[in-house]
Amino acid sequence: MELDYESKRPLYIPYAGPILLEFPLLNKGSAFSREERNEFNLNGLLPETVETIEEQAERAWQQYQEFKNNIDKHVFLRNIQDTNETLFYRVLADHLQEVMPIIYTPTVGTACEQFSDIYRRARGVFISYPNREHIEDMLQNATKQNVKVIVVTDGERILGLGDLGIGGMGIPIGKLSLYTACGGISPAYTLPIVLDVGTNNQQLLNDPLYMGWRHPRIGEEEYNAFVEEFISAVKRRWPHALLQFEDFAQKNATPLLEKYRDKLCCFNDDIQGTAAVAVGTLIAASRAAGSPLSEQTIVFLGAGSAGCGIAEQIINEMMSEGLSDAEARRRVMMVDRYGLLTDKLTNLLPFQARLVQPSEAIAGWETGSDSVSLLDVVRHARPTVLIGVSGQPGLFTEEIIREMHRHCPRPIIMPLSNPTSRVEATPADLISWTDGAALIATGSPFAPVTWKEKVYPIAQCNNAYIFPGIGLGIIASGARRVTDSMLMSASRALADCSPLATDPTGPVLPELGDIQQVSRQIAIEVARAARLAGVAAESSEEALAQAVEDNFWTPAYRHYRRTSI
Ligand SMILES: O=C([O-])CC(=O)C(=O)O
Ligand SMILES: [Mg+2]
Repeated sequence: MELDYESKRPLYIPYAGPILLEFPLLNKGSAFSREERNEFNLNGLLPETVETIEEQAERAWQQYQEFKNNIDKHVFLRNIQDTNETLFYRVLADHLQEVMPIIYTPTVGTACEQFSDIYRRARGVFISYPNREHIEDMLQNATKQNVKVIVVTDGERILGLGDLGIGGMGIPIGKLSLYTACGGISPAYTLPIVLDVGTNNQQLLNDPLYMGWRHPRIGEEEYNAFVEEFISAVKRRWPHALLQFEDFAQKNATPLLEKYRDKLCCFNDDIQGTAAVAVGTLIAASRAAGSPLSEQTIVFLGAGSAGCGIAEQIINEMMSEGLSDAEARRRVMMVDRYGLLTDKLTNLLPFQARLVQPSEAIAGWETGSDSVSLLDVVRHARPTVLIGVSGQPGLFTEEIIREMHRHCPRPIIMPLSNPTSRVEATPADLISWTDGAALIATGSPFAPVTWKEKVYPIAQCNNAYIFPGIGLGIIASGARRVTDSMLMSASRALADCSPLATDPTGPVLPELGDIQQVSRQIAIEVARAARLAGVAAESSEEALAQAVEDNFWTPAYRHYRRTSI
């Protein structure tokens, strides 16, 4: 039965008695009023006092503070989510800045690693390869009926942690929690999904508690057919839902995106979401450093699908500022573990081959060996921006950073690898090696750095700034596809929200506490871009802004009335 979760009117509910306390979307716990307790046969099932959501949130917060370990805090909050979703989002709303690293990066990484150990209750849909005949049924069985946003992973590249099998489910759950907490998407509309196609993680295969399919990952052909089955089933069940691909391995991420982006409303968060937030951050940081993005020289460490996705989006943005395609590509250099990508290299993936430097661009560079190292590139190309998407900790060494700073008074340095354990350099080191001059944005959260009695806030350049607003914009506009122009408008909207725009000493990105407002602004721009791209219906500016507001869910209890099924 489909319930009208969305409107502010009373909600008519066909269940009564203890079962009503078992639906996380409906449960109010001690906040059921006396009338509701009478009407729904709840008398005696709850302590006498009728509480407000504020009182419940206060108790939850006190309990939360008793936990010393972040993973225990995570388990505690997830437990509230699985018993009373409204209360969960109320606690998040009250303490977003503090709990974001607990429900999301970095603690969510630990939760994925320990998924089968800390497992309590089912959430979302597990679609396993041995059950492939029943995908349709599995989607029918989902606890949510009117799904508008799906986040799906196959668990093969979870953050920088690699193959975690079904442990990857923690990521769609965490991402969707942010869709609601930051982007106001009602939790009744969101569905996390994991595709269980086995795992090549031997530790998991050997672990007697591992809850996924204990089998090596299936081959390419079976995999592609399975994903196709899944996508077709989603399209039949929820033809207009937004589907976010998350944490797929490099070999699948780009091909799946290319294959499906024109067939349904979908995007890849690691490629496109990360690119959109990085470009937004760079536009804002470039403004602060005194020259436009098209005048920066940008070096990437890491040439996977995320790095190349960001690079392409930067090139698009540079071209919109007036550069030719070739000029823009000369300004963006990719370095991977084998060195700078040049046209001499063979065996590159197609999305890497588009980003090689022509040999003549590096003719005359003195390098220690055949391959051109990051240090060589920094020495000769004199970048103004250094971006880390390598998944390897510590690769931005003191020598490299000092060399960069010798040629660039205000270097923009973005070690984006997640979680915290994979960061290319810590903000504290970067500040000290550049004498406080670096403009820094990291992928995982870092506390402000105090150096020589000055406090430096550290921006978190994480796709969490982008995807909730994109989702809200898509729902509000009814967009049928996710176009590049929608992503670019999200980047620009984010840059316009940068505190640096008005305060040269401010952080590059807005405070997390302001993220709901940022998401609204991104949503409006995304909706407008969708309309311009012809993938959403015409509507007035006022109607769009109103639709964004109308779709913004806030965690408050609604009044319940009883109805029969
Ligand atoms: O989840 C995050 O923090 C950002 C992200 O998509 C990733 O690192 O894969
Ligand atoms: Mg990701």
